[in-house]
Amino acid sequence: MMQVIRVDSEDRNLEMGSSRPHALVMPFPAQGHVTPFVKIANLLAQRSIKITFLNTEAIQQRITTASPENCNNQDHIDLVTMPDGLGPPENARTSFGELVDSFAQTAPKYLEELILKINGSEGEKITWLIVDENMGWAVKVAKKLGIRQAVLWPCSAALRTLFVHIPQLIETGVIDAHGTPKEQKLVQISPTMPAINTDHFGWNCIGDLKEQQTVFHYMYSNHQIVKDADWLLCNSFDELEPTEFLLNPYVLPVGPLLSDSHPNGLAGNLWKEDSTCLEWLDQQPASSVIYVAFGSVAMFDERQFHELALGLELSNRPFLWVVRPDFVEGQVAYPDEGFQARVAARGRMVGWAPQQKVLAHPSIACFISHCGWNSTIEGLSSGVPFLCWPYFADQFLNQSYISDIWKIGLYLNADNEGIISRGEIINKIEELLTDKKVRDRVLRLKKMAKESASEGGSSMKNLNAFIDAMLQT
Ligand SMILES: O=c1ccn([C@@H]2O[C@H](COP(=O)(O)OP(=O)(O)O[C@H]3O[C@H](CO)[C@@H](O)[C@H](O)[C@H]3O)[C@@H](O)[C@H]2O)c(=O)[nH]1
Repeated sequence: MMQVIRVDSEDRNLEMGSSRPHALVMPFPAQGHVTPFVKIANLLAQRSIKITFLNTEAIQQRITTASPENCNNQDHIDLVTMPDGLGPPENARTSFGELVDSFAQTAPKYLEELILKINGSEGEKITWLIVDENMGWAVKVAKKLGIRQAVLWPCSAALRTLFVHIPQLIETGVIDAHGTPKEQKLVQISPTMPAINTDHFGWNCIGDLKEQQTVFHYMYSNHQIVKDADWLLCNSFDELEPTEFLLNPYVLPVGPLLSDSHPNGLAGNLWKEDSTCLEWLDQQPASSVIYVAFGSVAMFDERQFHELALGLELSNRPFLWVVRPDFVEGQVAYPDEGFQARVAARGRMVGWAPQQKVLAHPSIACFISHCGWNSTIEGLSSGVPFLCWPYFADQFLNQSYISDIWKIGLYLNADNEGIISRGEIINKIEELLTDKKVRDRVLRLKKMAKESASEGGSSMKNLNAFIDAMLQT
């Protein structure tokens, strides 16, 4: 017998019968992808949509180790795992190329088996797949099984525009059929976008040539598959990238996807969060602290690490610096034995911070960032100006938007030896923090981000349309 689902027109919450939309949510197995998927899963679960969240075994093991207390108490959310084809979760996973290679070969079978198993059991049947664009192959599996598909692009619309233009880049000889640039030059993809250095195409700053080609083919084939998905969502907002969304007309912005403080929210950190830094921030003057964090992948060599440490020391300002245990090639060793004691009164180093809460704290003055897309969107949504220190992938493109288009941050320039010196760091901190126009612009973006994600705002309207579509299925 058909179940009646009542939808409240105001908040789209369901009054439950025994049937409701059930979405399998599946991020690419990396921190910067798990984060926005956890956010959208929590958001949908709060609207009473049943969620089954699928991580690889290796990722889930890390999340459970990092926050065991927060892994099994979610309303409306079940956790499931599948292998990534690279052996036991304990094995090191250092090659992106190996991961995507293994995925392309083994994961469709695992996914199909998993969905058939869930849908063959007593519980609610999976009716939707919400998947990362970097897992486009899953769309094929869902289509085969008659499940509706929504693809979430966890980066900027600008980066997606680059993918849309790959056929033209091949045709005009900028890259070969394997994504390798024929020469290093600046390319103007569209008149409304900043020129992109071919060295910074995203897939070609990862590993050696073979790995770059594997990554290119994996990403581009996913990009082509997802064109046929039912919904394409993006963690950005219309007012932030208006012309880029015109170039991606089928993509609906639903960002900024931010975590809230829902007590039963799903956890997604791969490192244990040190939230004691929030109490430390409470003791700092307003707009005084330099927050320094480089996401989950970037690594420094010892010399660059020391230069950053000394730059922070010599800035004479309070700072909160995320030094992941694997942040330095080799071992984390500060410039000299006295460093930690000298900065103890005004500097705090943590292994992993509650970044979104940190950025929203009134004591934060600026963000020295690698410009990963999540950090970019979290920083601007909190009204925090940037010093840009990109490492790889889309981060160079994000840097140009931050510095040249939105003008809410500054470049940090490397010297002749490729090092960002302590002098450069100190000078740019001073320049950034004394520029009132930058501060005004980022506060304007903060307001726009908030409005967009609030009821009646552009992203919220898109999200509501998506939720309505789920409810009508
Ligand atoms: O101490 C920390 C440091 C980071 N984060 C969070 O971790 C996420 C990091 O994401 P992001 O800023 O995007 O950086 P990466 O982890 O490096 O993300 C990868 O994935 C992104 C999305 O595809 C890309 O934009 C990046 O270039 C790529 O490196 C963010 O949500 C942060 O809030 C914390 O919670 N605590």
